[in-house]
Amino acid sequence: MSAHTFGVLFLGGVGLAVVVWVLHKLGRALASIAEALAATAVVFIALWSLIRAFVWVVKEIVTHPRTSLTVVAVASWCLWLGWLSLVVTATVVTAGLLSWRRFHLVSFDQWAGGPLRSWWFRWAVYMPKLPGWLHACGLSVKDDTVPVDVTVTLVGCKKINRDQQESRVHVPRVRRVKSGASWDEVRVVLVPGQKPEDFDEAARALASARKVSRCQVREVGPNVVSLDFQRRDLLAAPVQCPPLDEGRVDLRRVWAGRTEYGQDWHLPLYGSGSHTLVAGASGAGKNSVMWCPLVSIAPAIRDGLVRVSGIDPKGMELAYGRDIFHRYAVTPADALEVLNDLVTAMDTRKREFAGRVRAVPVSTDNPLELVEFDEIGALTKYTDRKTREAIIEKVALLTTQGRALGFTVRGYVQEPTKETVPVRELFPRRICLRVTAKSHVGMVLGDQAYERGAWANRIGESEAGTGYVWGEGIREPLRVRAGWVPDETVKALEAFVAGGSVVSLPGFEGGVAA
Ligand SMILES: Nc1ncnc2c1ncn2[C@@H]1O[C@H](COP(=O)(O)OP(=O)(O)OP(=O)(O)O)[C@@H](O)[C@H]1O
Repeated sequence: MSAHTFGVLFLGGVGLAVVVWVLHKLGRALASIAEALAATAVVFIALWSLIRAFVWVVKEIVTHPRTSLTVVAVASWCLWLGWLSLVVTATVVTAGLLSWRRFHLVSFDQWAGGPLRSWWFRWAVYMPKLPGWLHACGLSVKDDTVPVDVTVTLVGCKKINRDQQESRVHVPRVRRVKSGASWDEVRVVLVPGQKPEDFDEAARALASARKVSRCQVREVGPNVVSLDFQRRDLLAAPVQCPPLDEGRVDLRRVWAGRTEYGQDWHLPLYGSGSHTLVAGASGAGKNSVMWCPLVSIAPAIRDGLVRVSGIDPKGMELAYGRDIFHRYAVTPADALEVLNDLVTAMDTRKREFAGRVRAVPVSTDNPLELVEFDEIGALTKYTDRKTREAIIEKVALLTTQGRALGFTVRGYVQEPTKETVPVRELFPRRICLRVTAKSHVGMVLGDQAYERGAWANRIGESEAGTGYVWGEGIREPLRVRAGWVPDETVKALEAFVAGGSVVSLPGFEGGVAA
């Protein structure tokens, strides 16, 4: 080997050693940087996960406080006191609740049963199943717009168009579930693009999905509706009319029966919305709608604060309590005479009070004149033209001018067509009992009433006194059942208002000194 070759090899070797040394140093530096980066990433991811977990826990506590607190309480109990004591305590509490339920169902349901049932239905039924039912009933909104998703990576931003993905479906969110004795009220928050009317149309489909007979929709806020599912029928059994007593009478809120929510149903006999038209086929229970409020205001009739006039073309029903009525008519001519008398009294009152008061206060000098017009169609359709027109005119005068002057007309009809009752629209309050045709529902309660759940033509013959009312603080038709007034109670009422006798009524042991 020449000296030149040796020199080249030596320098090459030295150069290679330097390169290896530099690479070694660089590798170690890079490894340190990578290690530092990995450690930072692990810390970052751990911190991020912790923050997300914390946010999730806070969100769950805020949105489901009862459930979260129960879980925390149970976990804490097991941790500190052991599961055995938890089981023993749970058994004792359950036994206590069952005894409470056994001895006082109403207070139990109000304070414990209702909240527990609501909680259970929320978690077991409505949270898991309602979104699917709503979607199946066409109550979801598809996200068909094309927004852009932006994904941030370490090396920059990457845009992904959503049309590459499956489009999203927005379903109304369950906000609250309140479970009553017979109804579940499920409040849902509408998604943008929906309106409460969409739910009205799907009410029947929702009822089928929930496997119940009825679903009603109420608008409780601009973007919140309550879907009310009827789990059982609280009006299946006859509603007892309360006994006659000396209790305070409020003529604007007279007890008339019960609602399908199990609450009291009141009717106004004086003031706004008091003129009432009750429609129902033969045997639908129109008379209980008439008699029950009269029983409720018995002391006011007896004391002369309410004067009842009866028009009874059949000459049977009202005749049974003849002495209750200040004026009474059977024939068309007599009916016209009674109506003439009432219109004259109204005109006198008008002259006396015009410009002094906006509504005549009820007193013994100016009592509420209540007209009970049974089978109104018999006289407004099936009588001679002259009498018919005169009767229609008088009824129209009383219904249009009587409210502030203390005159109220309540009419009862079997066939609610315009030809039978031409003054139908002048009665602001309508009650539709069992009718024979679906079309009658709309005639009484207005368009869309049937579609919204007023299925009066489906009321069974055994459910006399049951019907629908419209617009009593509820968006949808409300099912009610009038209190049942047996014949003895009518006779007792007659004796009570006629005065001077001690009446004894079913369900009222003490009797009332009349
Ligand atoms: N609220 C009620 N609860 C239970 N049963 C009732 C009620 N109202 C009426 N009934 C029953 O239905 C029957 C018919 O009632 P009602 O005489 O009031 O019918 P209606 O509508 O006046 O019929 P019509 O027009 O033929 O006189 C009653 O004899 C009674 O047995």
